[in-house]
Amino acid sequence: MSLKTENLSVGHGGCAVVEHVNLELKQGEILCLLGPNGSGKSTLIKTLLNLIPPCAGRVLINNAPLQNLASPALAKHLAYVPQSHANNLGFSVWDTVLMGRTTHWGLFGGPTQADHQAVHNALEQLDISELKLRDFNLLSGGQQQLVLIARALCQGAQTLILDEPTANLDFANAAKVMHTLASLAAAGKSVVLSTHNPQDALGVNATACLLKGRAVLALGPAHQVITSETLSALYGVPVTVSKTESGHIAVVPGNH
Ligand SMILES: Nc1ncnc2c1ncn2[C@@H]1O[C@H](COP(=O)(O)OP(=O)(O)OP(=O)(O)O)[C@@H](O)[C@H]1O
Repeated sequence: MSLKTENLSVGHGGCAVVEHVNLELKQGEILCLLGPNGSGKSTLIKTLLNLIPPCAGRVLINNAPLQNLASPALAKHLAYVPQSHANNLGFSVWDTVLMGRTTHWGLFGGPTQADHQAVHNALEQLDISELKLRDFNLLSGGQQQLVLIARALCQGAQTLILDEPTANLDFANAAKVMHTLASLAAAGKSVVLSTHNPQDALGVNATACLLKGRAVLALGPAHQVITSETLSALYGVPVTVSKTESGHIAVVPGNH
C-alpha cells in the first residue's frame, strides 16, 4: 500500500492553503503533520480523505488517483479517526466500534457474526475489551480516542488518518495513544496524524512534514528535520531541540 501526493495544493473554495505537497507514505510508516494554527494540517488531512477536492495536483493510492475510487473501495484503504468528543447518542463502546463495519454491509444488510468478531478483535488489539459495555460519552478523552481508533481498525482500512489524536489528552493518555499508533504501524498499518507536539513525531520515529506559510517547510525523518532551527522557524519563537544524557531528544521553548 502506498499513499502518495503529487504536487498537491489544498485549500477551500479554490484558495490554496498549502501548495506543492509531495509526500509518500508506505506500509508501516507514520507521517506526522506539524505546523502552527491555521497552517493547513486539517485541510491536508481532509484532502487525503477525499472530503474536499485538491486545488491542484493529486493524491494516489497504490498509484491510482484517489478521486477515481468509489466509497466502498476507499473505505478499505483509508479510515478517519476524528478527535474524541461526545456523540450525544448514548451508544455503547461496542456499537460505536461496530459502526466501523457499516461499509461492509449491503443496502439492506446488518451486522453479521463476522462483524461482531471484528469488533471483538479490534477491542482486544487495543486492550480495551473491558470497556465494551460502557457508554461512549462517559469515557475519558483518552479512552474515547482508543475506541475511535478501534472503530477505524474494525473498518479494515490499511491507513489510519487522525486529526490531532493527542489534543486534549493528559500526558499518560497521549503517550498511550502514540504508543498504540506505533504498535499498529509495527504490525503493518500506515498512519497519518497531525499534532501540535513535535515530541509525538520523535517518539514514534515518524516522517515529519512541517507546514508553514502555504508551503512544506521541511519533510523527512523526524530526528533529522526536527531541529532548533526548523522548529524556531516553524513556530516563530525560539525553540531548543537537544539530546539528553540518556539519548532522548528534548524539545523545549526558548534558547537554552
Ligand atoms: N471550511 C473552510 N472554509 C474556508 N476556509 C477554511 C475552512 N476550513 C479552514 N479554513 C481555513 O484554512 C486555513 C487552514 O485551516 P486548517 O484548519 O487546515 O489549519 P490547521 O493547521 O489544521 O489549524 P489548527 O492547528 O488550528 O487546527 C485557515 O486559514 C482556515 O481559516
